Amino acid sequence: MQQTAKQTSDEQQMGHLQIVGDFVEGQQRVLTEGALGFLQSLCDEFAAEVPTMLEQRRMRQRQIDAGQLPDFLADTAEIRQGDWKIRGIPADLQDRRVEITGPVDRKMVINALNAGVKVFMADFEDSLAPSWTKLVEGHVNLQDAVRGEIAYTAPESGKHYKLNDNPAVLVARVRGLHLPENHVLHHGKPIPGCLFDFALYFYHNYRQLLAKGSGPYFYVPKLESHIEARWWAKVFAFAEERFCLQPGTIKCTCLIETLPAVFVMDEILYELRSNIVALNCGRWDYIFSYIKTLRNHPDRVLPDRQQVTMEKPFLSAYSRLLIKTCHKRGALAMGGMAAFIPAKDPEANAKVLQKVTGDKELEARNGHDGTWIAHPGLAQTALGVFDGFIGCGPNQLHITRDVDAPILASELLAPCEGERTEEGMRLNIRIALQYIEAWISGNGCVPIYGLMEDAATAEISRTSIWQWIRHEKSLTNGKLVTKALFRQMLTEELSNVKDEVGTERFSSGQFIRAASLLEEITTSDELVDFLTLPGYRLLTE
Ligand SMILES: CC(=O)SCCNC(=O)CCNC(=O)[C@H](O)C(C)(C)COP(=O)(O)OP(=O)(O)OC[C@H]1O[C@@H](n2cnc3c(N)ncnc32)[C@H](O)[C@@H]1OP(=O)(O)O
Ligand SMILES: O=CC(=O)O
Ligand SMILES: [Mg+2]
Repeated sequence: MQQTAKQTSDEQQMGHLQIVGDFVEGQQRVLTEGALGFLQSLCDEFAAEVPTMLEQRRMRQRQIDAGQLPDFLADTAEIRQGDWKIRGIPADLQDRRVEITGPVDRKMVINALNAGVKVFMADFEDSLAPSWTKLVEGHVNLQDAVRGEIAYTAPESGKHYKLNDNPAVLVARVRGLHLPENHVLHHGKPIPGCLFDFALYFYHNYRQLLAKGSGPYFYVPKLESHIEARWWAKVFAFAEERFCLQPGTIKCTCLIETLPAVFVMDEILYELRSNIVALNCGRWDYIFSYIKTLRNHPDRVLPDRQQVTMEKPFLSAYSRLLIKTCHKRGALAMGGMAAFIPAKDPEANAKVLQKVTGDKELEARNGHDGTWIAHPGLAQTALGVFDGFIGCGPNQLHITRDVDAPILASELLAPCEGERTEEGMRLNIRIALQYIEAWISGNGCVPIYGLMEDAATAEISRTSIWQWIRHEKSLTNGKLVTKALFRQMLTEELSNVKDEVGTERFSSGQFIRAASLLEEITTSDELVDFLTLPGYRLLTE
């Protein structure tokens, strides 16, 4: 269904912007004339640069495919050597020792804000399958949350949810540059999804946020270069100027979760120095990006996913360099997500908490200023660890890691030791299959075998197999990984998944479609950039 007559006339006033999504309850509160006018000016100014930046990514990738390895850039050495700092960190972002993350569903938003942690990262990205309905509802939910007016009654239990005193500080994560928003057209073409997310959250909430001593805060994901950071700096400056705000009112945290970005962390901080407050180790996308970027390098093939832990040299170098770089510039260095989620069985849960403790201790000891949790049941564990390191001071900015020898490109790119097993390959297939099924059905974050799975973790599972096929790797039992072996295992694992989820869930779900997408992207000769791109076609058709 297209928009109503009233909305169509609004569209015409918006000039080149057209909404083609179905009507969503509550949309009149977020798709307002003012918000769409702002979105249109952002698109007028900035949308045309996005395809150019994406093409620059492809050009860099062609060089790496041809044998060149990523490295620190010669022409930005002055920025790395210069003595400069970011503009500053607002009071309510000084202490970010534990941040909970989660998609923007109404109940989750309330539970996350009430989780007793410092920050809630409201996610339009890795954990959200961006259907039009979820996006629009997500913006309505955040609007209510910012105003302290969010409430929810669960239809199945009648349980009522409302905000406690002292909710977490809200930070919205927008989509990556690669994802279009097909339901809003600019000159007839889908707009960049990130501009939609940014415009709506900013426009509807900046006044209320500033009035209560907070601000419009964003997480920016999946950057691959400082040129992309420069683009965001221009977007932020444009928004600040348009609404007569002091430069630097908008604050962002950039995820360093691609291999190219780790080589330009100083440059990203520099480009965004008015607006940036932190970098974050988005480890799952980073591992995915290591596979993707080094796809053509047979000496950099990763082992089973479970073996690629933060202790591995290439990931340890990444965490330590991020901390050193941030703290030198006065920015916070956020840690990442342990994918373990609480188990119902107390004995199993004790093991989960032990693993999470180990993971958080490593981050805190390295000098991170805070970390992420995927579930409220992990809040006390993560807080306990970071309280032990940070105490009553707000962060660990004083840890400069000056004792470290310079961290070299070779350490960031170090091959990762470990085994490739048949069990690991089959597990990758079952995870990718179930995750894709959830995603194309509109659910971007699901528990699978005791772990949180989202777009980033699932990417690792499916690209690992692609990489093993591409480089003709053998499993520990001697089997050569080929397209034929993968297809055979996919058929078998599809049947195993059917047994696990039950016939009813299997036949009402989209497992066959998911299997066919997984087959297509795993056996294609060219590595598909993001599973969410073909996934988005299925989600929105
Ligand atoms: C790589 C990255 O990008 S990481 C960042 C993106 N990923 C995320 O944000 C993960 C978010 N986490 C989640 O979505 C969920 O925790 C899942 C899917 C992993 C597990 O979900 P479930 O199995 O439903 O969790 P479970 O049944 O244990 O939930 C118990 C309660 O905790 C709540 N809860 C669970 N996770 C969260 C969360 N992240 N935020 C807020 N509340 C949460 C549930 O809503 C539920 O509330 P209720 O008791 O009032 O009904
Ligand atoms: O976004 C976080 C990640 O680990 O990926
Ligand atoms: Mg990510």
